Amino acid sequence: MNASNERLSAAFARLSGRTALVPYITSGDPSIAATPKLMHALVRAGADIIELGVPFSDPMADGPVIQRAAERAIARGTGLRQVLEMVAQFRREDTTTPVVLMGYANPVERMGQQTFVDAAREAGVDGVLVVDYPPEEISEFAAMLHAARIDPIFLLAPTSTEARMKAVGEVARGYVYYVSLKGVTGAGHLDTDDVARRLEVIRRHVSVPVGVGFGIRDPQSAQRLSQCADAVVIGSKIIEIMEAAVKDAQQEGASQQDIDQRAIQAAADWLAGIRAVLD
Ligand SMILES: O=P(O)(O)OC[C@@H](O)[C@@H](O)c1c[nH]c2ccccc12
Repeated sequence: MNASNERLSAAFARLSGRTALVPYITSGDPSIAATPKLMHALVRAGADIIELGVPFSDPMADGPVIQRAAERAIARGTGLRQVLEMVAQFRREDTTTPVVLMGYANPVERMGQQTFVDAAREAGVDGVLVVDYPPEEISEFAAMLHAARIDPIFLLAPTSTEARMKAVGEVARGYVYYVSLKGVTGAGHLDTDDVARRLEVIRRHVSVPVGVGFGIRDPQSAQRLSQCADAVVIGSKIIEIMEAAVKDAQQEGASQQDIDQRAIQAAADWLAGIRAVLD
């Protein structure tokens, strides 16, 4: 078995049992220039790992909020190459916080798997989650990632069978991501007792830490999940907060730089409130 990614394993070791806080943002939103600054601001606000979304035109697992973010980012010219450049830029000032790229197979296939893996390693990527690569079919891609010391991250869902958990448990490194709801990102109705029961089953098959995401929108639910999850992932709510800040700033006629700054500040302030209840 190959070693795990050094930054991801160090991040979980540093937490020593506390729950990791993992914000998801879409690269290129609110702007390409803002993304590395936003990543740093989220780290200062208490993020332990950054999940960085690669915008894609047909994101079938995403709800309206993340779809809108992806559309805005694509309109600004954000593709996989630009995303890797953002990671490289982030790495110039932060060599410890893990960055997990989160996206769909199509952009990776267009670049070519090996070219992508090499470029991701070079940029300083630590984990890769390709939503529509099933673990049963990607042993070759997982092997390429292992060789580059990038952790392949996989999703499990309420519908996952124990056979699927076992298959994921065999190839996953870094952590496994349990999506707590059926449906798309940004949905509501999080049932924490149900999540706790499912994590018990998952842990029988998976030895790496288990993170939970989908539907976390406030400190209370983050705190309740932190009782059973090793990491909590929050996406849509952060993007909504930035959308509101952008709208206010635009109405006041602010410059693009000020708009970005206000969005970054709003996201970081909100995330700090989540961090406070996890410790
Ligand atoms: O947006 P939510 O409900 O806070 O959930 C996190 C989620 O958005 C993020 O991890 C994510 C973005 N795109 C995805 C696609 C599949 C699974 C997960 C994701």
